[in-house]
Amino acid sequence: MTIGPVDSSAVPRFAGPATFARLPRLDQVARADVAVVGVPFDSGVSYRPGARFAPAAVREAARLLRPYHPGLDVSPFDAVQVADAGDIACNPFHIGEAIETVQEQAGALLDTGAKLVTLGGDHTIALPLLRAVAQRYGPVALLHFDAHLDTWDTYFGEPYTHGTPFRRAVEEGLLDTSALSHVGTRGPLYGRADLDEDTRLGFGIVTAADVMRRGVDEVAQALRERVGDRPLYVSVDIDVLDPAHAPGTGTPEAGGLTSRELLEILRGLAGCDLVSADVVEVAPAYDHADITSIAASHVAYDLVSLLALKGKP
Ligand SMILES: N=C(N)NCCCC(=O)O
Ligand SMILES: [Zn+2]
Ligand SMILES: [Zn+2]
Repeated sequence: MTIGPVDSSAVPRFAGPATFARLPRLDQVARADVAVVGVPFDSGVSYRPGARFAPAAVREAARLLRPYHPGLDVSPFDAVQVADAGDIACNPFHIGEAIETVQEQAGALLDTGAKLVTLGGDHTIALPLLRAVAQRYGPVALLHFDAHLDTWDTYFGEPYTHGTPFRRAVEEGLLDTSALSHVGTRGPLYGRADLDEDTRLGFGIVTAADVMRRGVDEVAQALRERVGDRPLYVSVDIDVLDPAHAPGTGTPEAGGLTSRELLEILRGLAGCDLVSADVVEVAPAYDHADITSIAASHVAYDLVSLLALKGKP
């Protein structure tokens, strides 16, 4: 028996405090199979700040989510216990300490047996999340949805930023380098070497234009084949979406995916051994009419649903 969301036909969905999808808090349930956790941290950004306000904005946007997912034929909150684990409070003035805090607290949640869907925060937080995941599952396959590579070496000489988490993750042996792919890559780079170094780290690339030319079904099939039966981590930088679909983000690039394309590719990952995921880089101050927070809330719902599918009776 799971404890589900507040019943929106009894208590209107705009009433009461916001948890993700109106789910119970983690302290209201004995344990959770899937924990949605916020990381309000944005001290690693290279351009517009503000992702620290994303967990609250995405929870607000998530009030309208409903309990049955027709695309995946699953009622995620019935299939498994899903709960909102609140926010990981980390030091906004010390990136190194914040990274340690995220690793420790995400690790503590994983140790309860929960899978995580983390609401960022900027992309810096993917590194400590991957550390925590790899400690428990070994090196994982990674599907990284993003306009950017995020495999740069340093910014201003600093190794821990939102543009560098996946290079650090490869260096630290957290990733299975036979099963890595960026999806939605586009936009100007610093130089050709960015791509060469990224290839050397082991990444494949499905560009935003590839998604348009090949279509979502073929792309999802190729990703499923690349991942195989390895434990999989999915990291979604909301700037993978075109700025028309996600204006509220820190480093927007033209020519991105539609939210429909992203959601369909994610649904195409059903059957993969997803072990945890994140949705990062929502910057609510640059949003309009909650477009970006709504997209992020649906992405998170799909990720929760993919995790719940495995526990479906
Ligand atoms: N949005 C993320 N995660 N990274 C973008 C870094 C691109 C740059 O500042 O050049
Ligand atoms: Zn990005
Ligand atoms: Zn990113």
